[in-house]
Amino acid sequence: MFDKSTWIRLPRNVVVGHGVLDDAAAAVEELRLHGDPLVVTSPTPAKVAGDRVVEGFSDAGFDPRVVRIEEATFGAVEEVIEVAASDDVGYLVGVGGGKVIDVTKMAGEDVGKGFVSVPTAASHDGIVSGRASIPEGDTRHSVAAEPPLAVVADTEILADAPWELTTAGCADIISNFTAVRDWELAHRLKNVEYHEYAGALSRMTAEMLVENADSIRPELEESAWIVTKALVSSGVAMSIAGSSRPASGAEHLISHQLDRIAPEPALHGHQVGVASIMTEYLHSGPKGQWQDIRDALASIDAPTTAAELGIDEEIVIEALTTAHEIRDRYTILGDGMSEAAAREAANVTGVI
Ligand SMILES: NC(=O)C1=CN([C@@H]2O[C@H](COP(=O)(O)OP(=O)(O)OC[C@H]3O[C@@H](n4cnc5c(N)ncnc54)[C@H](O)[C@@H]3O)[C@@H](O)[C@H]2O)C=CC1
Ligand SMILES: O=C(CO)COP(=O)(O)O
Ligand SMILES: [Zn+2]
Repeated sequence: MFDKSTWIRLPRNVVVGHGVLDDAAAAVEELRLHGDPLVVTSPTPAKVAGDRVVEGFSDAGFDPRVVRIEEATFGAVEEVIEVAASDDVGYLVGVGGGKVIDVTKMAGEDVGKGFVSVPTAASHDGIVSGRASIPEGDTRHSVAAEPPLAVVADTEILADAPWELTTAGCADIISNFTAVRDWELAHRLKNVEYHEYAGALSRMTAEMLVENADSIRPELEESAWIVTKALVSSGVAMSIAGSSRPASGAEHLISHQLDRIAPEPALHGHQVGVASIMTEYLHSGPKGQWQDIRDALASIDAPTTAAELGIDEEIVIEALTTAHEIRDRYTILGDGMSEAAAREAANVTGVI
């Protein structure tokens, strides 16, 4: 009768606002989960929020366990799984940046237990998504994982985080413009399934962020609020699509490649932003909208050049010519750029 079906998994409670960190236990209690929480965090996020979250759960009568990780690796995922598999652990709580949240998501998926997302930085749109992205050797896995049961995003903490983490989140959202373009292209050329609604939501999220760029300023809590709303909305688009496609195209492949080959990679959001200037150029040519992407990034203090990323120009060229190998995801990069074309794109757009 029906030749298509869909299963959309979204968070039940999304709590955003000033001081909501202290509501983490309440937001979880409402979900009627069994067992105690396993709080996964890393050194700085533990200080700014993790310890307080643990205390909040203890005060609410739970017996939280804690794992502190240093890196987003499969080794870290294994470390978390080992504790999470214990019968008394009912669910996981990831407190930190994108890497901690991805590790928690992936471990939760493995042991079949839900997880709660408590971001300490508005630096990426994985805070809500049902995807986890972890590097392994020469490749990077973006796998379907448990989307958070709840999200607790305290704008006081997010506004207090280093400003560049917030501008990275903005740039991750601005890159949705090219991600959706790549998705549409893959649909037309390779018949990749395209979800109109997820594509429209992702694009609209980027448009709203750019429209509000004037209100995104350091130490302004309203900025954290605007950016977090956008990150939630972009994560929901990924959950609806059941793929990171609405928010991750060629610009993400280039950034993932930079993570592998640059001696000191920049923040995820900053890299995808700069890459997005070049992939927009590839989509629409020298007179296309790449300048709009660059201006939008510049207006929120995000980097627009290789120098501002602190990455050598030759590394950028290598990333452009090899990014298509990262993953089986068709984008504007096709089966690879020639070195001459990569130099042209990076030069015309002023990235190098
Ligand atoms: N699963 C998904 O859908 C998505 C996943 N990602 C992934 O997320 C990762 C990037 O996340 P990021 O947050 O940029 O990197 P990250 O998790 O490495 O955090 C960057 C740094 O900021 C620190 N930090 C976090 N909160 C802080 C605070 N309040 N004060 C001071 N320092 C703080 C962290 O400890 C870390 O040193 C990448 O691995 C990327 O692939 C990004 C977007 C979507
Ligand atoms: O970063 C993402 C969206 O902003 C998703 O990344 P992946 O495509 O690696 O899952
Ligand atoms: Zn991203």
